[in-house]
Amino acid sequence: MECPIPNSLPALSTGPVRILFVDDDSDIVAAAGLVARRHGMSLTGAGNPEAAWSLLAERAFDVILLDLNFARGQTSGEAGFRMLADLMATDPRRVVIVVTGHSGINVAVEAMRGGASDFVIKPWSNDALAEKLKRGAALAGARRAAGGDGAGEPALLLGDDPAIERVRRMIARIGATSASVLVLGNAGSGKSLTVDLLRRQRAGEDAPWVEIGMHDAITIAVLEEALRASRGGTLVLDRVEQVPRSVQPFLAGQLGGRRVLAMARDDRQGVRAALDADLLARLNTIEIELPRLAERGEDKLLLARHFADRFARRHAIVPRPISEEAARAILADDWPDDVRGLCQAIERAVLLAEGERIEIADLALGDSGHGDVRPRAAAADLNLDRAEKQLIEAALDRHRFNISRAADELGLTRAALYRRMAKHGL
Ligand SMILES: Nc1ncnc2c1ncn2[C@@H]1O[C@H](COP(=O)(O)OP(=O)(O)OP(=O)(O)O)[C@@H](O)[C@H]1O
Repeated sequence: MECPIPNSLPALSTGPVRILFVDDDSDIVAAAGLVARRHGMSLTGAGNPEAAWSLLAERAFDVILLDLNFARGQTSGEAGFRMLADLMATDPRRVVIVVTGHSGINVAVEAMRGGASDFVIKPWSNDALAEKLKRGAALAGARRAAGGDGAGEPALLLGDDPAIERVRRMIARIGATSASVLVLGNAGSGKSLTVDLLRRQRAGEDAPWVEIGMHDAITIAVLEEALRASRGGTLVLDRVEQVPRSVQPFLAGQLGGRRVLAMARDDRQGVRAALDADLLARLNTIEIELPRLAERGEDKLLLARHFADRFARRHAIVPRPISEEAARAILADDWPDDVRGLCQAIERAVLLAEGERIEIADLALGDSGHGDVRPRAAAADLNLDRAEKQLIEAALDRHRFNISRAADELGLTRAALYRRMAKHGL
């Protein structure tokens, strides 16, 4: 299961130039694809913004060709401008070339003001299009070189829910600053992804980045080490609601001289109850609260479709649409394991579905399917290394590969669990 590993997405490679063309007209996309191929570039089409975001979350593209209208008869360009604004807000280094009809010169100028690098007017001359794509790719290379490698890695906080929209705008606004941020939300709701996106806004920076998971046995010595290592850079405190009261005054007094990004698996009220006012004041210059997936309405389906596409590609399986009945069930479920739970359910469904669509039965909703898994062999086998592997396997199984929960049960940080999983080849 790949859902719990937010950093596992591919980095930009140095292969052929990759272009994403967002346009609902498949003939136009095919025509542009021919031009691109003739010039040694690869072009992928997306029929609408939703499909485009799904691709962008999964793969890196050098240039985005963006038509401004996505439905027959639409001419206002409104949907395209919204997508352009979101593209630039989520990564200001993107290279976007807008595509407009022949009367669209004013529209093109407006798009350039909105961050587009260039425009193409339909019908285009193939040579002019190829030239613009090559120039766009060169610009993308230059922006990546200036911004560091991380800038090109895809990772997106997807969703149309107004609360998620606000989080994206907040990340765009504060990402490059040194403000401390407290990210609140249910387990699996996207806190680590949010922190990762904040990090990408400062890609290329050479300052230290130190992450540490809090738990009730954390000692001042461990904190001192993390503080020393993060001086002049960023300190990420995961599960900050678990910092013991006894060390809170020490921590509050030592956080200066670095940016602090803290995550709490709790809501505002819970965090206020768990932390001293002094520590809280040091952490929450900016507070970002991720809503539960259960409260995100249609986003459940948007994310489900995204994960279905992602895992079909990752496992080289023909993509299957989600049946209407399954879609209704996805919308009705309250997803206690949040986005991670949905991601895992869809990956399982993609792997197990046998029909033409992903059906409700493939989702195994409300069925953990694992029961009580005990590390039976561990007691009999006194070899420490093997016992460790068995315990980790049992914890991963019990928590359906939810890394955070497995790590909690094992008394490890997520990073420590990942390291041990790698050691045992899990
Ligand atoms: N809005 C979103 N769009 C796309 N993917 C998402 C979104 N939110 C979460 N995910 C994905 O869901 C998974 C869980 O998210 P993440 O690890 O950020 O949760 P978390 O809140 O940090 O959980 P925990 O409290 O357990 O650490 C990750 O694979 C992440 O990439």
